[in-house]
Amino acid sequence: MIRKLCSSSFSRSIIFPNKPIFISRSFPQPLLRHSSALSYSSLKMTDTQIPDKSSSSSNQSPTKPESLRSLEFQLGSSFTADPIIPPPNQIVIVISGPSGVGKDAVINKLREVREGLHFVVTATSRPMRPGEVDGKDYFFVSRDQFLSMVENEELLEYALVYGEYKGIPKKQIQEFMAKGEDIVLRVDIQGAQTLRRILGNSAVFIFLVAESELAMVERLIDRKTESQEELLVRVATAREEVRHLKNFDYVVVNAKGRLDDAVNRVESIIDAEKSKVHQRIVRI
Ligand SMILES: Nc1ncnc2c1ncn2[C@@H]1O[C@H](COP(=O)(O)OP(=O)(O)OP(=O)(O)O)[C@@H](O)[C@H]1O
Repeated sequence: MIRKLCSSSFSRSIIFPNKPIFISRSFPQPLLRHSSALSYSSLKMTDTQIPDKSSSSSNQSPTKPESLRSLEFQLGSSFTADPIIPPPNQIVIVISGPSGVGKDAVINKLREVREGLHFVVTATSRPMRPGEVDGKDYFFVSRDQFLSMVENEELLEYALVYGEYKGIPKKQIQEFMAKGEDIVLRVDIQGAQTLRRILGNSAVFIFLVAESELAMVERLIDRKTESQEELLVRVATAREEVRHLKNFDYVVVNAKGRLDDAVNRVESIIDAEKSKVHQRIVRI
């Protein structure tokens, strides 16, 4: 580009009548250094162009508009205020981890602190827990309704989790991506594996862990939403699930009493992804 600019602009003589000429002094040195075509001599003024110091005004330094005009003139094109790079692509963030690590807790906090994210509401056939809201925590549907969604290919992925169906409605993702929002999906490990197969590297996969197995089990017991038998299944499954960590892009520790740290870490991951030179491209 520099070469093109040079050939178009530096064949012209650089004279600003009645103005102090400051071109050769103020041209940025780094640009000169990096461009073989832009030699200092090509910018040098002839003797006849050099202003008479004694006749110039006492204030030698150009104003900002003058400086800009001069640079534009030398480069042969004007500066634009257009963004140098396009806005970052929307991303799909998959948050997963064993039962009880705090996926819901992290996501609920993220919802409070970060704008521009759409948290996909999963459809499930499981009964509502106390305090849960239909359409906010999950779309609670009957088994039959769920199976008809499967049949109509309305779900990006679905799975039978602890005896109940859970699935991600495609339409919701498409709608919110069209509005320019990033998408957050909360899935169990099984769901994350399926999504990796479907989305490959086009999505960002975050594995959430507790600081220790003991902490995770205590959290599940404290939550008081599972029977002893259900707890046994979840804890045994969690042991197995940690092995899938290698299939994820990032891991975030959600330590006891440190929920904010975990959420900050997830935000940093989103920021890093948004700053990537080679952006992920997701199509659903
Ligand atoms: N950093 C933390 N410190 C203390 N308690 C936490 C923390 N994170 C989550 N919890 C608590 O741990 C319990 C389990 O968290 P949560 O329900 O968010 O886990 P989950 O991963 O969504 O579980 P599941 O997959 O079984 O739905 C909840 O009672 C939650 O309030």
